Amino acid sequence: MPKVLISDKMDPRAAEIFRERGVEVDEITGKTPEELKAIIGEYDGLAIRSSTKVTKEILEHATNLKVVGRAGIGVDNVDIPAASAKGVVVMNTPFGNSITTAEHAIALMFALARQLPEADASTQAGKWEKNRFMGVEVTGKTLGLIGAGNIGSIVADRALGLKMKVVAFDPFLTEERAVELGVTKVTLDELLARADFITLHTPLTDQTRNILSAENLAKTKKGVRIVNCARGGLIDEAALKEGLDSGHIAGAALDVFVTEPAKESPLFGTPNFISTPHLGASTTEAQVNVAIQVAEQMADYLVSGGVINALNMPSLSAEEAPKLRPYMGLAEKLGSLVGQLAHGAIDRISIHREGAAAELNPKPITSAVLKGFLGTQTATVNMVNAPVLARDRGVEVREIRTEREGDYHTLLRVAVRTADGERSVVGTLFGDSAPRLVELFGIKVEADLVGPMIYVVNEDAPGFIGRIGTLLGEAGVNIGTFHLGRREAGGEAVLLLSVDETVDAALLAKVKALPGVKTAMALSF
Ligand SMILES: NC(=O)c1ccc[n+]([C@@H]2O[C@H](COP(=O)([O-])OP(=O)(O)OC[C@H]3O[C@@H](n4cnc5c(N)ncnc54)[C@H](O)[C@@H]3O)[C@@H](O)[C@H]2O)c1
Ligand SMILES: O=C(O)[C@H](O)COP(=O)(O)O
Repeated sequence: MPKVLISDKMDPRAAEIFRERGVEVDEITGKTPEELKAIIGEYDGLAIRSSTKVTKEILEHATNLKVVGRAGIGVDNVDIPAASAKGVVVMNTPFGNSITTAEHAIALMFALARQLPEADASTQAGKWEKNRFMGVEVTGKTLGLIGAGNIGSIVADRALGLKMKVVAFDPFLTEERAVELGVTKVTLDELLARADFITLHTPLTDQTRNILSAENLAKTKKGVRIVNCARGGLIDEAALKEGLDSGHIAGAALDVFVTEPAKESPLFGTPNFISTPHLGASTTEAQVNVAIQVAEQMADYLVSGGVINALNMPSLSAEEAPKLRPYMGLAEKLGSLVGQLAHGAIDRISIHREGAAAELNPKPITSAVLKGFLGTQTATVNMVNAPVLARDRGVEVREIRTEREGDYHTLLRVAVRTADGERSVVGTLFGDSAPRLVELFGIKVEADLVGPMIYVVNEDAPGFIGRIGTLLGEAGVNIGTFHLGRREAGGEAVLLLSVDETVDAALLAKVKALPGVKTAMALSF
């Protein structure tokens, strides 16, 4: 039974779903990295929010880990390249807390507009300072949206409902989408110059880090109010403090900080500064949503191989998984075969799906081919890192589909381009489940690709089968299956033999020395 650790505070529905789906679950929150390292080896899955840092070091101790599930959106607390290198799938729940976070941004915008926290503190201190707190209306004001993805779009919708004008800066926002959202797409400089309120909704990347730098804050309209419910690091906190102190910035509300937990900050105590402790996603509704989603996704993966919302692997629904699994087995074998047989540098690999296979989700099949292919070159390849490794090695990957059926109702053809030209291997599924090779470098040959095998190319001439059978028999090597194919009578022939044990170099040399043999190689699957 797979076992999952929930290491951050999560709604109890997560643990219930894991148990309902046949996954054992421990909930141990608040562990230090050292304590987590000591126990992580026991688990197949790790369910987290933003507190647990899944570092390379933690992953090195995670000997059984298959999946990290983030109940939420941001995965900057997970070392995804290190997880990919270890074959650990990283998934998040991209929509479960979007509405809640958008609402928090709007709440902070109103809190700034009417100085709610300071007015509350003053009133509860018995001061009744009615004349001190003069607010501004949001109606008719311009909201500058930096990042118009899931959360940004919801914020825009709510702001339009409040009769604000919305301008958006997002390099990936199309004009059509902007029109659909009812926002005006602008450059960052235009946004800075026009916005009365600015709200940030981007991930933290090299491009967005310090997007509100000292220089950009200086370009904002005097009296601007700024909200950040996305990620610490998007705003230069020191420059923000200066802007508040000088009065250029009329107010700022941060839910997220460069360093979290933010137990101290030069911003604390600054007039017109509001902070919340990373509460963007903290509503009952959002936490139930993300807990249910993460547990369902992780259980699907651990129990039936379904992959949804993975950041380092193609998606594969739990319904698709049983249908695709035999194809992935076939794909991996064909990738491995071509990797073992093709000589020299390979700069392109084409994966053709023909007949019934053309209808399938191509990404898992491609990953499986690449896993098989690269597995002949490195031991560290897996379904997760195979496409990245292929790209790093300069291998172009092509996916081609042909609906038309040929001799077989379903086929996968894997072709590689080498200095000697293109060479391909072809396989099908017998009875929709049993992988079978049906063509090798243009020669029809039907074979199961299993265990240790010997591949021989020879001149088609009488007596050869007897000679190789005798040679292997005398060496005590038992032949499991025997598959023959040839281009034409008397031409080049291919022999694929499965044997009960791996053939050593000395015996292979004897096979190569048999009359008519052009090539002999040991293969393994
Ligand atoms: N405070 C919280 O508790 C909380 C809760 C949920 C999400 N978040 C954070 O909110 C952020 C947004 O989440 P989302 O679900 O909307 O993500 P999303 O991926 O749907 O949207 C992000 C948007 O940012 C845009 N973007 C990327 N680079 C940009 C750049 N250089 N300049 C401008 N725009 C750029 C993208 O095109 C995209 O439209 C994430 O950082 C997420 O981690 C915080
Ligand atoms: O990216 C997110 O989903 C938010 O930052 C929420 O983080 P949390 O789950 O720790 O509240």
